[in-house]
Order: sequence, then C-alpha cells, then structure tokens
Amino acid sequence: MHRDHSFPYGGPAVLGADARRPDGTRRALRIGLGGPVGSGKTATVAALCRALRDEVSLAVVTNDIYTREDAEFLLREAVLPAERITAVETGACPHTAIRDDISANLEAVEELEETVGPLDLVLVESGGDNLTATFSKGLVDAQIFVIDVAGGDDIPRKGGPGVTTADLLVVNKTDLAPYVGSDLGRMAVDAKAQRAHLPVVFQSLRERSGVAEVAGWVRERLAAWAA
Ligand SMILES: Nc1nc2c(ncn2[C@@H]2O[C@H](COP(=O)(O)OP(=O)(O)OP(=O)(O)O)[C@@H](O)[C@H]2O)c(=O)[nH]1
Repeated sequence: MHRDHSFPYGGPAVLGADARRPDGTRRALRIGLGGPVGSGKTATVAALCRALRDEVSLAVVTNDIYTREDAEFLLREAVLPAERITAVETGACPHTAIRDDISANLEAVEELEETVGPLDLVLVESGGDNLTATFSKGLVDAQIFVIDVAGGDDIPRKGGPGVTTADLLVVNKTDLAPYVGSDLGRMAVDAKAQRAHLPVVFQSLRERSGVAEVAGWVRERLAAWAA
C-alpha cells in the first residue's frame, strides 16, 4: 500500500511518539534539506555544520543517486569528523528514498546515533529533485527547502509542496540575482503569498549572508525539541 508521509499542511512538526529511545532519552532532532539540483543544499549543510558544531553534537546523512559526492565534499571541507558523515546511494528518484521507502535513510540515521551518539541534531540532505519533493514525517521532524535565484524568480510563484509547506524556505545565491535578472522583491512577495506565516530566508553563501538566520532557525527548533 502506498503511504504518503509528506507534510500535508506544513507548520512545525509535532513531537512524535518515537521521539524517545527505548531507554527513555530523547533522540536527535532530524532536519531534512531538499530542493532542486544544484540549489545549494550541500553548501548549506556545510555552512550549518560550521555554525553549529561547537554548540551541539551533530551528524549528517547525504543522499546521491549513484555516487557519494555530497558526502565526499563535506569530508574534503572537513566540516565534521568523518565518522559523523554518512552517504546513502539511493539508486532511484531522490524523493523515493526520503518519502516512499525511507528505510535506508532511517537506518543511516539510527546507525549514526548508535556509533557517535548521543546526538542533538542529524541533518538529512536529499538528492536534488523537483518542486514536489518532500520528506516523510517518519524520517525528519522538520524540513528546509532550498531553491536558488538562478533557477528563475518565478519558482516561489509556481509553488509546489516544497515551496509551500517546508518549515523553512531558503532562497539561495542572492549574489547572482543581478547577473541572471532575478527580482528578489518579487520572489519575497510570491513566497509570502504561498507560505503565509512560514519563514523564508534569503541567503548568499558566497557573500556569507543569511547563514546566521538559517542557523538561528535551527537553534530555535533544537530548543523547542529539547523542551
Ligand atoms: N554564487 C553562489 N554559488 C553558490 C552559492 N551556494 C552554493 N553555490 C554553488 O552552487 C553549486 C551547487 O552547490 P551545491 O551545494 O553542491 O548544491 P546541491 O543543491 O547540494 O546540489 P545537488 O546535490 O547536486 O543537487 C556549487 O558550485 C556551489 O559552490 C551561493 O550562495 N552563491
């Protein structure tokens, strides 16, 4: 039977019944990062690791279709010790592994918790996909959708579950807006119209802007999780 675990209405995920380990301790908060190919998901994961690694115990699971390139990038950049980075090779549509058959990703997350735990936070990065890709609620507690201005300033207007329901929308590569003719003001208005109260951060990893806001949002989620 097909079961769709994607967030139907968006908004904060609730503390699931499985939020505690069998010994009663709270498991790590799991945050998924999804979005179109090349929008900056891995670069955002790297930036979050750098911002948060001295405050919280964290680990990363990456998803690629046939390679381990995203994990290899994070290893090369030394954003975390190697034992805290795991790659899942999905071998199929990226959204299948984060939404329909989440077993490989769940196993990877649980193994990280066992080998390097206790962890406060696990970031699960999806392979690049389309605007409909969302994570199963059984895999992550909250999700960030990363789009970029070079993909077209009409993407927020077009909507789709990633843009409309993700707990945080990141519009990345704002430094490229003047070169590709993207209107950031229009993107902001369209995103607001699609998302109502859900937050949007404009980010440029090249210019190091917006990263503190994304990290701040993760800190808020961690605080809510711990409470
Ligand atoms: N100009 C600019 N380039 C960026 C920014 N963020 C990421 N990039 C570049 O965009 C390219 C893709 O970034 P990645 O982080 O690999 O994107 P991704 O979404 O993980 O890609 P896939 O996993 O292949 O879907 C890389 O060359 C990055 O250096 C940014 O803010 N500005």
